[in-house]
Amino acid sequence: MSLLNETLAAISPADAEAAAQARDRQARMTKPAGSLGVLEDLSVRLAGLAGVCPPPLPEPAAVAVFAGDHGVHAQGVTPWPQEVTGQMVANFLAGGAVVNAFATQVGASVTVVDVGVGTLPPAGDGLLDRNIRRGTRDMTVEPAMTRDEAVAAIEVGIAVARDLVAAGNRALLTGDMGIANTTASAALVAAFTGADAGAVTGAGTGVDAETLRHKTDIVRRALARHGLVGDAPAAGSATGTAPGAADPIETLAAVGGLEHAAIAGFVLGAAAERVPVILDGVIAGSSALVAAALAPACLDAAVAGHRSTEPGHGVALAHLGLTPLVDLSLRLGEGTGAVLALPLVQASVRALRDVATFDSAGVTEKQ
Ligand SMILES: O=C(O)c1ccc[n+]([C@@H]2O[C@H](COP(=O)([O-])O)[C@@H](O)[C@H]2O)c1
Ligand SMILES: Cc1cc2nc[nH]c2cc1C
Repeated sequence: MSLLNETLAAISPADAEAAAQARDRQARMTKPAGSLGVLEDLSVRLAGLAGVCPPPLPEPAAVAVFAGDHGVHAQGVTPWPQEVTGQMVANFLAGGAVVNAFATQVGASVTVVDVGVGTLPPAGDGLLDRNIRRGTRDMTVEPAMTRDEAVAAIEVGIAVARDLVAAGNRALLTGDMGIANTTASAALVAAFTGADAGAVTGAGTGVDAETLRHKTDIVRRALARHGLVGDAPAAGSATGTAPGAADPIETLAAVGGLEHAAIAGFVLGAAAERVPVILDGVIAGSSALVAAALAPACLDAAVAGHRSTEPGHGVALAHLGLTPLVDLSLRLGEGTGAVLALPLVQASVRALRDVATFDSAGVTEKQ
């Protein structure tokens, strides 16, 4: 069996009994019921994922930054030159990027994976060279990847997740680097949710109003080129029918990026290992749509670290039914939003594990 099929077969839903035990313990802990809000629900989900209450503390934690380039860059969708992708890879390896600073703050490791970078300057030690091809093709002209390339990149993500868990990590965090990848993200979100290109295309690294109109048009053209235009959304709904969900890998190959494919695989790999995976911004959100279309139960392992300012990210999270933990108007990528959310995920488990119950502490319950 292929690594992808083996991984899909290993993914099963959360353990309802462990989740019920966590819910019951939350009600008996020395605090008013419900007073930890979203963190209570999170601890219940993590108990269900682990199949035991309390679940293991999500540490040590590892960020994997998947890097790739994009043929659609040729269409003028971003102000940044393509070679910045490879230059930032070198910066991650030298420890000089924001994700490195944030990861040091929370005690997470950073693994950098070249899954599709076009050109790399001489880079420091430690790069995982898993390059499938030197950037995708232009999605407005032809499919960005072949089906085989998309599957190979998914399997890179699965293998990285598996190896990080084998090395002892108990929380995985997604990171990405790829100039022009917010265009591919917007196309994936539209294809998998049925939302209009205008509702999911954003400024990315920062484009002016005219470039944003052009970028939106590029997304619309790519969707039309690949038969991925959904029906108009019903009144009151942001999304309509989602033509991309019928064949998720074909859709990913048509308009996605190599780092999107790898991140989808990383989410699947984490779910198969029953280890939580904290999602970063719109690149991770759009990749999680691919993973969820392949194996809906993988979402039991997924935690939305934050909500980025890209409009497509909110649409993706709503479709996935995930509540972001942090909302700080970030739009950097690299894994930065996921890393900032890590202490919250850890705190939710620590509370469930360590807080006394009314009974054990001799605290009187409410009347
Ligand atoms: O994480 C996000 O939501 C996010 C939002 C805007 C930009 N980015 C990052 O910026 C790069 C892509 O932006 P762009 O404008 O070139 O498409 C890529 O390296 C992403 O990591 C990331
Ligand atoms: C400098 C820079 C850093 C980044 N980190 C993630 N995406 C990025 C895009 C740019 C342009």
